[in-house]
Amino acid sequence: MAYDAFLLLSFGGPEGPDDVLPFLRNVTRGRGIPEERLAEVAEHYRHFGGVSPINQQCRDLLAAVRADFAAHGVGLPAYWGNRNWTPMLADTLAQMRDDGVTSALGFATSAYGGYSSCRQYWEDIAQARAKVGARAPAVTKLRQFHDHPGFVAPHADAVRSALATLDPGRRASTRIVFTAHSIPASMAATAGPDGGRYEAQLHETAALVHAAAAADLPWDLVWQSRSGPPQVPWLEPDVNDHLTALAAKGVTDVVVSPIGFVSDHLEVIWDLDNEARDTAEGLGLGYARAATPGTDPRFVTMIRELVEERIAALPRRRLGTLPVWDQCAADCCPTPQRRGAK
Ligand SMILES: CC1=C(CCC(=O)O)c2cc3nc(cc4[nH]c(cc5[nH]c(cc1n2)c(C)c5CCC(=O)O)c(CCC(=O)O)c4C)C(CCC(=O)O)=C3C
Ligand SMILES: [Fe+2]
Repeated sequence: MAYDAFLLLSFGGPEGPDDVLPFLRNVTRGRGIPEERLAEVAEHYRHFGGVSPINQQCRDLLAAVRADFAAHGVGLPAYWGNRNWTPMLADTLAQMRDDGVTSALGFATSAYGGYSSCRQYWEDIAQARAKVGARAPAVTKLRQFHDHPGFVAPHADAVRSALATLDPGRRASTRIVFTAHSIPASMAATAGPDGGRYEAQLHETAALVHAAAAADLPWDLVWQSRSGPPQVPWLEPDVNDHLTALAAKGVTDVVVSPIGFVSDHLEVIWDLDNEARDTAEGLGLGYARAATPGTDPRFVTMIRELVEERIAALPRRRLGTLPVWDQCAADCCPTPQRRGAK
């Protein structure tokens, strides 16, 4: 298979106050998210002038990938398209078609499997191709990278740096708290060929980062940024509830490491740097939030390696033992039940 382009696939985010509600409507269309939750999340964006940092983070990553490709003789042009906000994927695919692209390799800014983090990107690709119509380029998504050394090492360094900001005299009562986006329990149960793979991969990443960064300290994997109506079960515990439980057990300090994410977007700078930090301060816990990979050169190199391993059928660099899973089987990671879908 010959590939003639690279495509960065991401979530998208608003870039001004007028974008916030239309963006949120795009994200939640047909997903049964209550209006109150939308209003609350709109407020989070308004704290930052209605601008999510995620699009700029994608521009920065794209620039770093282009420079790295050029330096290493990877001759693929690099494009970028989003699920929920401009540049929308269908517009990018139309541009690619006009530029003569026929078959691209896609890198999604999510390391894990499951519907929201993986299969939905395949659906986005199919829908965007249908919209573009004749001669729409084919897009093959690159593999999940939760255990790639280029993802694990930057997270591990970040945990070490965050730990260094806490009181070393209290290290014995310090704890590492890994977080990822909560998802509905039903989505978690059907993630991957035998279910539960989103949680299993996160558990593996947490264990790898922990072993590399702070093997002497206890750790937990918890969830953040829950959405959806309260009667629908999502993965628990929530990070804020967990901090409360830790404080009650005598933990004095926490490093919070958002291994579920690749950059410091709104879930990180609001849900962790504001909400979880406030919770920790209210409990008298020392708090340090570890950074995400962003444009760490090792992460950028990883993206090139994922491309090269596909093109040349090279061995896959990985630290974990869960099976590699390139594409969903017909019956895994199903689309959640849509409510009010148009
Ligand atoms: C697994 C997962 C990831 C990680 C994998 C990946 O990165 O893809 C992720 C990332 C992100 N989620 C983001 C934003 C939002 N997610 C929402 C809602 C939801 N997320 C879900 C899951 C995930 N989400 C789910 C199951 C829903 C319910 C609705 C649905 O089934 O789709 C909502 C609606 C409002 C609300 O929060 O209720 C918003 C605004 C942003 C952008 C941040 C920015 O702007 O900087 C990013 C990177
Ligand atoms: Fe989300």
